[in-house]
Amino acid sequence: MASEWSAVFSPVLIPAILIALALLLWIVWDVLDKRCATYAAILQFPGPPVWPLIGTMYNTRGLDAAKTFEAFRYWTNLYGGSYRMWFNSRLFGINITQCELAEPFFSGGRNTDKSLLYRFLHPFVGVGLLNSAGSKWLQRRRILTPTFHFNILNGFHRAFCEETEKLAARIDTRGKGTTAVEVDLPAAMSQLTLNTICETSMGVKLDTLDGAVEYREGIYKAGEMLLNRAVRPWLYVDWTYRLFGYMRQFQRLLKPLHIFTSAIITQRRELFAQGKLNDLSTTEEPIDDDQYLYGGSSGAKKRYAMLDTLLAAEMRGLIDADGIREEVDTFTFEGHDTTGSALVFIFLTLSWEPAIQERLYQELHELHTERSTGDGHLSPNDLSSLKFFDRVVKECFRLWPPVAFISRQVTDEIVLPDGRSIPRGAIANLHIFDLHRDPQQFPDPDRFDPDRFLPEVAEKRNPYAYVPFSAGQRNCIGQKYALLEIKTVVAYLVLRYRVLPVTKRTEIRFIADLVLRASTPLKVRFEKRSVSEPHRSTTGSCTRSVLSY
Ligand code: HEM
Repeated sequence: MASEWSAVFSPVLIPAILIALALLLWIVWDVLDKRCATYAAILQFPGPPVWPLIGTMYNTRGLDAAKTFEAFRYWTNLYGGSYRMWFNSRLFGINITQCELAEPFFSGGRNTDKSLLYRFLHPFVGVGLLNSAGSKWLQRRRILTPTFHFNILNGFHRAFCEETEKLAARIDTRGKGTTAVEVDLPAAMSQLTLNTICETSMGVKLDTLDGAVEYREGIYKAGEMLLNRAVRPWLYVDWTYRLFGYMRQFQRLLKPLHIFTSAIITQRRELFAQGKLNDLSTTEEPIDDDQYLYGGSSGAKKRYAMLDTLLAAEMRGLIDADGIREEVDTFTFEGHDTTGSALVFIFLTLSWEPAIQERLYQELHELHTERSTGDGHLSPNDLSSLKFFDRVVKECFRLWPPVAFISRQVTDEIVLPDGRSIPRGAIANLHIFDLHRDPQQFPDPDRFDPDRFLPEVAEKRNPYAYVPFSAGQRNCIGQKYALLEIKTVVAYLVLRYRVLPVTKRTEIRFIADLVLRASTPLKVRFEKRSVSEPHRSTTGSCTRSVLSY
């Protein structure tokens, strides 16, 4: 008898029964779950078949970052645009790749909250301007908006010039002034933009701080870990993420990044406490160039920085030390990686499009020649007056949007003109990379054609067909900063060098990440233009020493 019982309750049978029961419960739950209205609504959109228990999540299983990027593009083509995803009634979404569906997220004040995917960023950048919602977001946006006033941005122009000069000096040293120099663009551009964001927004020079290299490398690894989590829904809840050991790994990775940003705050806070800095963002009067400079403790000049505004707000009780940390982490990341990615793809594009590059060179050169009778430099106003330059930059942003993907939580049901609805609770993933390639809005979308941005052509398009900086309330606060920096760097280097191709467009394998990156090398060669070619310094006072050739 005893042996019969032990056969029944064998160590194999009991777990098998438990597993079968769990499976049964899961199936019942799945069937009941799919009776909700949201499921019916989501089925109105095309998409991969929804399997029992796992929904559509089998699609991204085991994919690395490059394959994930390719898979999303493949589904966009397969389903002719936007498509659904389903895990259960708490986790479902629409991947949006057409402006008609994207419009409700960009216009008006509804559905502006970021989706749960941004929660994964909390250990990294906290709940600052990028991640927060409601009154907290509004208050931070009010504090920070004045720091992007054009008066203040123009003062940053010098820092952009100086960093570009340093890059050019490194290229010249390597090429000994004669040979074309191969440059690894992501490394060169992210070094430049991290230096500028630290100097302009944080008021510290990176060469006075340790940890810049570790910071940049840490950001890449953090991006990988975030993607891994985003494509594995069972890791969405913190306890499973912790259980599999990822949380600790992530926090270990972030530690040096936070040490780096803390060092920035400490350095600036000391100067602020000594009364050596002012908050210029509250100044109503036009600010002249010298006002950006303050006498530091060593007698060295120090520039106005966005961090000063935060420190001043802290004194008025509008933000605390943790809040300052959140914004410094947000801006250090968001303000350098995005512009770095933009510069990488602009230079690559110029290398693939020699005729466009030549026309751009001529436009820059003509204005430069005109200006050389005065103080000889292209001011921020000059840079923004160049029409072809502007169209080239816009077309690069269209094809290679530095932020290729953003995501929103649907807090109010959206009824579309065709009668379908995006239900409340859905995650709306806005794939800017694909939005910008919608053939209805951009015929022959893969062709590089700056004339798509001629005013008479652009005005015929849906205003939300082109959104590299997002749009509406939650648009990019750093847009003007980014454009000034990008144009300063590109103008300087195009006047100085011919950009020659190394990486072919067809070789690039993009990866799904926080900003547009590739798993393949991204390189060009910079060949110094000959002295007989018409060219002088592009940026005047701040570049004369290096470019007087
Ligand atoms: C070419 C460069 C840049 C591009 C393409 C870009 C793009 C974007 C996009 C698409 C968003 C919306 C994000 C979302 O909804 O999740 C955004 C938001 C934001 N960007 Fe940028 N950005 C760039 C440069 C910068 C710079 C230079 C800064 C700071 C100096 C910056 C700071 C921010 C911040 C703080 C937000 C959140 C704004 C809010 O929600 O109120 N960005 N950016």
